[in-house]
Amino acid sequence: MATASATQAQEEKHVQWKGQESSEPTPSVTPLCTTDGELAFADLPPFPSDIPTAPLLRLSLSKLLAGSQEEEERLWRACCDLGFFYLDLRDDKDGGKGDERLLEDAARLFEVAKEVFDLPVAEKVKYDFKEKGSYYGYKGYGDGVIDKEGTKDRNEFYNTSKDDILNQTDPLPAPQLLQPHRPLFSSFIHHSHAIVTLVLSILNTQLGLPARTLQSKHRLSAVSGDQVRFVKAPAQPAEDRQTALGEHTDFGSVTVLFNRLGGLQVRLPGSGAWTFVQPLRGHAVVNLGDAVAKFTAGLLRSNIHRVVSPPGDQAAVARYSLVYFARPEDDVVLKRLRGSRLVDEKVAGAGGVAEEEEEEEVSSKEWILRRALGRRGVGAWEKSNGTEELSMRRGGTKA
Ligand SMILES: O=C(O)CCC(=O)C(=O)O
Ligand SMILES: [Fe+2]
Repeated sequence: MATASATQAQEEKHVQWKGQESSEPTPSVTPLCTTDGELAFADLPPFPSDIPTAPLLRLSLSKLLAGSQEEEERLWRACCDLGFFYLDLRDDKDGGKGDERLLEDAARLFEVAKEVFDLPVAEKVKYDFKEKGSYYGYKGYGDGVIDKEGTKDRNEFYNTSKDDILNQTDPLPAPQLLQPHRPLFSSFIHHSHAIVTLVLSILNTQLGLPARTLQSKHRLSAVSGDQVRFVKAPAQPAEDRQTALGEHTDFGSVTVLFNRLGGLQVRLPGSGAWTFVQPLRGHAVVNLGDAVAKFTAGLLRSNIHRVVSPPGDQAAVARYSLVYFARPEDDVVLKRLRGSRLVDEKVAGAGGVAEEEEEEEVSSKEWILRRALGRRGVGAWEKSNGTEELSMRRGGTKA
């Protein structure tokens, strides 16, 4: 079995492809092969070692915090090519600091999520605010749709607003058991948001935007659609396994995702093939959403992904995940940003001014509501689409 460094070398080999702009075929992918290594989750059935996995770059938070230029360039490459990467949050063996506190908070929140989902359905549905036009709170099993035919999803969500936890808006009703955990949510939000700000600051520099352009649209203290999501996808019967969460791009800017079981799949640029993302202990999966794709005319990638039944023996257990979604502040208009030569070149290459003039003026708040509620059967499916078209133009195959 591969050691961590051998794994890294192998993973580097996976990403020798030049990305979706070229006509090169997608490389063959091989598993990370960490099933019995330090990156596996020993208390869960193993991720199969014989299925292809998506070639996410594995970045180190401690190196990014130390200002490693090489690591920043890898982050840039990951954000342009796939829009997904692993972020190793552990402290380095040679003394560099990651964010172990975030890992501890995430572990505790996984336990809280289980308690929430264990509540009786009659209690949970009290916190479904769909009819009030809010996507916070509870979404029941099968209460979302995964395609335009209206196929029901196979998971439950519980969404907690960042502004509620930070006392920046009126609190929403919530299950009593969550009350004592508000400090834990607050800590998780602060630490996740710090990752988001770091990613945005590196992208801001790489894009050559005026100082703090991206960061100033994602202030923790400003009201936004930022939220913590608990997800539960119960095990499905072997004879009837369907997609649990339909294909989508994330609505916002940067997503910090904690997974323990497989099931997440990304569509690989180039072939468009659905490929599993193997969860790695000590790591978050970070991905970009529609807002940054729009800000950069698709230079940064908001990649299509979905959740299916976990692979192999993992399919027998319930799958929980924990997500922090960072989105632009409510009144930010989601259109391409000025001041980056790279973005200007991208627009020029894609047909120039004409295309840009067709860009719709939509605020972050409106965009997220439209997308989130459209997938709940409120509002039109077509209107709930994100930047999938842009993502497909940049590499995937048309569905
Ligand atoms: O559960 C996961 O792994 C991913 C969830 C996801 O993509 C989402 O909630 O947007
Ligand atoms: Fe997602």
